[in-house]
Amino acid sequence: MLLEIKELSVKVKSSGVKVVNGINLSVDEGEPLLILGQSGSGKTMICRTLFGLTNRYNFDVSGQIFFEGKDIMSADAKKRRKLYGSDIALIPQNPMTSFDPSCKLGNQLAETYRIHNKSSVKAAQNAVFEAMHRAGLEQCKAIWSSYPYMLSGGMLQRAAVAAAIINHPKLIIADEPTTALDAEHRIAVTNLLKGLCGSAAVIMITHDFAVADRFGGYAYIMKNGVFVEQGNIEKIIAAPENEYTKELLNAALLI
Ligand SMILES: Nc1ncnc2c1ncn2[C@@H]1O[C@H](COP(=O)(O)OP(=O)(O)OP(=O)(O)O)[C@@H](O)[C@H]1O
Repeated sequence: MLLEIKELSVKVKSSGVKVVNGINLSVDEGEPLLILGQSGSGKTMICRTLFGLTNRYNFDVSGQIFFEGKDIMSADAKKRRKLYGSDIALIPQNPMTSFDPSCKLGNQLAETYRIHNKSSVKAAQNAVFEAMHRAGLEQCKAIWSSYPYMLSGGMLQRAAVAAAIINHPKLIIADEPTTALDAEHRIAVTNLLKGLCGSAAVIMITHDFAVADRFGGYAYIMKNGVFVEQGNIEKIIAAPENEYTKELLNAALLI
C-alpha cells in the first residue's frame, strides 16, 4: 500500500461544518485512482490536507494519512518538506497560476529539481529536458526560455506535469488538471497522466465523467465531504447505484 487515508475529517472552525467527513481511501503503487464529485464536495480539501495546506487557525483536521506506512500528518515539517515535490507531487488545476509569471519556465523547473537534488546547472538542465520530453513537450530549448504567458494552456499544463515528474515521484495528485483546457487538450492531458501510471500512482481529482472514463481505475464518488459510492469506474458508469452518482452521470450526458 502506497497511500492510506484513515477517517480523515476537516472541520471549518468558524462554521463547525465538516467539509471532509471521516473518509477512508487507499492506493497501491503505480495504480490510477479517481475522486469524482461536484464543485464544493470536498475534493480539493483532501488534496490540501495531504499537502499540509489546511491552516490550523481555520480548520480542525483529524484522522491519519499514511505514505509508505508512515503517518505524514504527525511527521515534522522538515520530513514533510522532503516528501513534497519529490515522492509526492501535485499537478494543480490552473497551469496559468501555478508558475511564477516573471520567471522563465526552464529556471522554474530546474529549481524544482535542485531543491531536492544537489546537482550542477548542467545536470539540472538535463533533468528538465528529460521531464519535458516525458511530459510530451517538444522544442524543449524554446520552452526553457519562455515565460508562462508565452505558452498555450495545454502546453503549460504539460509543463506543470514536467514539474511534477522531474523528481520521479511515487505519487502524483492531479487536482482537476483538465478543467482549464479545451476538449482536445483535455484528452491529451488525461492520456498523458494515464501513461504515467505504472511508474507512479496517480490520483485524478475531477468532476468530469468523460475524463474519469478515459483515465480508468478505481473511483470514489464524493458528495458533501463523504464518499457515497466507490468501485471500478467502468462499472459505476455502466450501473451507478447511488442516486447522487446517477444525477452526476445524467448531468454529464446533458452537457
Ligand atoms: N477557506 C475556507 N473556509 C471555509 N470553507 C471553505 C474554505 N475552503 C473551502 N471551503 C469549503 O469546503 C468545501 C469543500 O471545498 P473544496 O474546494 O474541497 O471543493 P471541491 O470539491 O474541490 O470543489 P471544486 O471542484 O470547485 O474545486 C466547500 O463547501 C467550500 O466552500
